[in-house]
Amino acid sequence: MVPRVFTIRVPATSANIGPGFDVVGLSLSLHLTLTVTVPATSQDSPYQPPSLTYSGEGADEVPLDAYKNLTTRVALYVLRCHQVKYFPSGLAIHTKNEIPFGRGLGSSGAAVIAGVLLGNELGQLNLSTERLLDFALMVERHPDNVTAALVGGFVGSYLKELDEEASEAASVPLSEVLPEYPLDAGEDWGLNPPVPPFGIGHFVRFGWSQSIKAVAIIPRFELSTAKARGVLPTMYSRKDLVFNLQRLAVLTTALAQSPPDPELIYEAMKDRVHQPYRKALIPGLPEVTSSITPKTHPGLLGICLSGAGPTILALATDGFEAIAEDARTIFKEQNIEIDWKVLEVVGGSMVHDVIAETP
Ligand SMILES: Nc1ncnc2c1ncn2[C@@H]1O[C@H](COP(=O)(O)OP(=O)(O)OP(=O)(O)O)[C@@H](O)[C@H]1O
Ligand SMILES: N[C@@H](CCO)C(=O)O
Repeated sequence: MVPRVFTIRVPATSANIGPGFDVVGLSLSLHLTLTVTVPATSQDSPYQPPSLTYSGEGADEVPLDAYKNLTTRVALYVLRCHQVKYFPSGLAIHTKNEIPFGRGLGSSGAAVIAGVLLGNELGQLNLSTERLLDFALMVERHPDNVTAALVGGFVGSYLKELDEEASEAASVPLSEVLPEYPLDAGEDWGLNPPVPPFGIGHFVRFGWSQSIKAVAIIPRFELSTAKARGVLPTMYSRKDLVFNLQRLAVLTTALAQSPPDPELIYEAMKDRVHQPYRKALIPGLPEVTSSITPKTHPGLLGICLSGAGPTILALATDGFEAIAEDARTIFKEQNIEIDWKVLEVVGGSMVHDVIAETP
């Protein structure tokens, strides 16, 4: 086999943007980057298991066993759905991560997309964007983060209603979709995982005004998406649903207009479906979103919870420091420290071959 070195680069994402719970996502300029080395091997040499190294965000907690790590487990799932049972011998992956874990900036979505792209490259599967998304959606069941991480930009997506057989395939527990152990553990399901139905997710990319930047105000504590989803109700009033639908319809076009209209966008980024229920998990959230406004902070367009939180996302054309420092003061009253970054909206995931320089 010919040796190959390639990189996979996946952006962070902010989901929901206020009213678009589980619907819209935005790709942002923090990245998860894998450098993958597939060595040349001869058929006679003994099988060498994968080796993983990792630096950056999450380095103290991420598993470096390829059968436990989220990215490599997803890659193995994709490979096994295509009858490729093993990672290639001697596979080496270095991950460099800028996306903080459990903060509402799509770290798990990025890890899943990196895994799907890794499986696609290692198996030389040549899957379409739509098919890559099907695999990602078998693992992360809401489409907002993974779609934006894959295709980039400001993206809206929905999950297709599946027929009975396909819904059954798409509702298999994650532990079964993602094999955790190598082949010799004797687990049959690990060899024949459920193949995703075709066309689970569909998306469209909205316009984005280039003057708009994203200020990510990142509290120094983790909140798992599972916990932040656990506090949400299962039923909503018609009034609250209409409130969100009206705002989302306006927001998807308002963020593409030049110049952007702060009054229109500030109101259009309000939400009644998830933020009110998550405030108990994020002390200071209602104060930050209600007291930082376009009137008090010129340049601000709108402010919301990023994904499942605890990060706050402020969209703005100017005045970034004042927005972030005033949010810091409010969080400090709750004994919460923050970091903040001004981020750009970026393109989607990329795979690049690294061509060795000739001496
Ligand atoms: N690069 C990575 N490699 C392996 N596992 C990861 C990686 N990034 C994230 N994870 C896993 O995902 C978990 C965080 O996922 P979670 O869905 O709770 O938050 P998030 O994706 O950062 O936020 P949100 O979904 O709200 O944007 C981490 O604790 C870790 O287990
Ligand atoms: N839409 C999801 C995004 C987090 O992954 C949520 O808010 O729970």
